[in-house]
Amino acid sequence: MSQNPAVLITGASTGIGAIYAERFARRGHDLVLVARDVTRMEALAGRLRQETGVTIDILPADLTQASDLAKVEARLRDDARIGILVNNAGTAIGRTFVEQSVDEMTRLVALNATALVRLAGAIAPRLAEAGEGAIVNIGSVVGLVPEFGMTVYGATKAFVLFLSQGLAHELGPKGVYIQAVLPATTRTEIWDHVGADLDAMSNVMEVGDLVDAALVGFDRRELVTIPPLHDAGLWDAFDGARKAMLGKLVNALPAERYRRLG
Ligand SMILES: NC(=O)C1=CN([C@@H]2O[C@H](COP(=O)(O)OP(=O)(O)OC[C@H]3O[C@@H](n4cnc5c(N)ncnc54)[C@H](OP(=O)(O)O)[C@@H]3O)[C@@H](O)[C@H]2O)C=CC1
Ligand SMILES: N[C@@H](C=O)C(=O)O
Repeated sequence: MSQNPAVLITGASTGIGAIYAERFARRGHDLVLVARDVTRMEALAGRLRQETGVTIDILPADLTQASDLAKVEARLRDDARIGILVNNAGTAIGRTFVEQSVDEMTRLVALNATALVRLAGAIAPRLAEAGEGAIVNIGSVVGLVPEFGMTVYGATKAFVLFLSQGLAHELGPKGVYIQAVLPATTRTEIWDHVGADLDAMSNVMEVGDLVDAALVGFDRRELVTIPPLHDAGLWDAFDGARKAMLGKLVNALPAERYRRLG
């Protein structure tokens, strides 16, 4: 793999993915852009080719559709120039759990979780074999906070965090870098899909700031990058509490508190 491997970015037509494309192009990486809106990707690619001189391919795909997903998996499996996957495509739905339809939830899980794990699964064996490369998974702080009330969306993002931690455990020793990026509210079109008014919200991060911070974490080879969390010690304490349970979770006998009296 070259010093500057090509980067495949999903959800690259707008928002966080489009800024990742811009930043990696400026670092000299060739790109493969994946999303549904070809017109937008052509416009972005045209501008970035002109400004940076990198090679950019466009791979149109609806990642909730089996045949499109298979096309992207094949590209990740077969194109040895691709050394970095940015698993960014995702969406959100508004309203409460009982107001959401089963079809909406199914599509959300298909995009945010199923497509993400399948794409990671397509590239991971090749990266592990090469002993290098990176997979960046875009999660969300919502995956840490059931109290936000975005239950299915948050569950997909908790999945992304766990998957990233598990992949780091398995693939890190083989030389593959895994990063989970957990943004909070960031100024992109996702909020239109949720039906929320960003202008009525506070503490909204600009998308360029989010991606630049995520790339600082990437360059440091950080496993979990939470750009909006100012006190890094809070994450360390949270993860430390989890690690304190290791070695205490598996026992033959139920805990004392679950034993019936008499
Ligand atoms: N913005 C925020 O506040 C936060 C965002 N995130 C996460 O960041 C990631 C990017 O979101 P963001 O940039 O904000 O959202 P946007 O809605 O701005 O962009 C989403 C991207 O995903 C693509 N996409 C959507 N559906 C599909 C599909 N079925 N198949 C292929 N591509 C698809 C869209 O392209 P197209 O329509 O052309 O297919 C677009 O490029 C998501 O995973 C999101 O959950 C996490 C926390 C906060
Ligand atoms: N994308 C946002 C929710 O819609 C978030 O993760 O904060």
